[in-house]
Amino acid sequence: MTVVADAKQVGGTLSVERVVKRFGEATALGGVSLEIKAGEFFTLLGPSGCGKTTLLRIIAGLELPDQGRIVLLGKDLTGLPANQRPVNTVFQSYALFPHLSVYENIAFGLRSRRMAPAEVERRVKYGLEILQLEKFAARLPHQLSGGQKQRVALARALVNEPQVLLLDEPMSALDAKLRAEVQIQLRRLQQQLGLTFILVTHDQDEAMAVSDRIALMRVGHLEQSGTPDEVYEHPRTRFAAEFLGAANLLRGKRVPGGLEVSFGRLILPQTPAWEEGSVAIRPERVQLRDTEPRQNGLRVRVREAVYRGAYQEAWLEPCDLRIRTGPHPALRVGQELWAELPPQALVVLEE
Ligand SMILES: Nc1ncnc2c1ncn2[C@@H]1O[C@H](COP(=O)(O)OP(=O)(O)OP(=O)(O)O)[C@@H](O)[C@H]1O
Repeated sequence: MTVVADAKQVGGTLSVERVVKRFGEATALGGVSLEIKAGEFFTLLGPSGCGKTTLLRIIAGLELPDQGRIVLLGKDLTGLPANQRPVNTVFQSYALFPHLSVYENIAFGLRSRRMAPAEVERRVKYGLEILQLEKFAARLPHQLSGGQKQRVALARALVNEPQVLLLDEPMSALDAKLRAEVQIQLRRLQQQLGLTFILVTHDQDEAMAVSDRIALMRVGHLEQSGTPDEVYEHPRTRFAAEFLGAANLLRGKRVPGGLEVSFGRLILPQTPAWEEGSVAIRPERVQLRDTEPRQNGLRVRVREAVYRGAYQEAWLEPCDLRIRTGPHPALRVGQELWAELPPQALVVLEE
């Protein structure tokens, strides 16, 4: 299956053109096309095994596609070895040399390219500065925290002055709090440098936090692409709705002006193309009311309520409707009230 992400955007920095990759019987990529613009923070997001790492490795030149091309600024890179591409990769493991100092780790690749010593020094100093590593220059990798090691790996890639930086799950070894900090730093760094970053992750929160655009992948093809709010607010399929956050799915039959569901009739923002299908609504878009709303109201009873500090999460009967609301007033199990499903918050999914 071939899906072209943002087909209007011809002439972008990096084009992935109908890339197919098989490993024996298994098809890792079934004809993926996408356009990544210059200076964009682009994320390949998807569950384990969907092919995102394989696509990143093909862009890096670490793997050859069976079919298709990788084109950067009009130049076909497909046959070029990895070390001749203006592309650098930061791996999940960081792959630092344990016996070399931070300074020497960053300098290593430049020296092996026989760069003039003065230029090596200039670039390493730049790398240390941009990632705020100056005071760690003499340390060995085991004397660094996970976040600091990750910054060394980034500096080492950036001193090669790549046009495109590839990031393969670079934050997966960090704990949740540090990961959130590093995401912000990474985003800031990308904006400061104006480079194209391509990130691989299975973490949708991470993808949302850092990306200009996200390509959601599913078993070797592109499911949907767009800005974080486009894909979150307007998922096209059930898979996209569920992968990009919590979603309530309601199934029903199309009727004039809306959808017939188990608890009544819902007004929809658009007429579905199908006779029978599903709509999605995010938990935070369901509104709780004391009185019956004018439209799309449902009498509900709180089955379970969880206080999470900044918000409350609750599951309502009937249809196990999941909601997210402010922390006050506290919801009580058994409490009866009204839920409103505003038409503009309902997303008609493709079948
Ligand atoms: N060298 C290989 N030999 C055989 N099969 C492979 C190889 N590399 C990847 N695959 C298969 O290709 C498919 C895609 O793998 P890939 O690593 O690209 O997925 P992924 O989305 O990056 O997953 P993860 O998040 O787990 O790394 C998987 O089914 C995987 O088992």
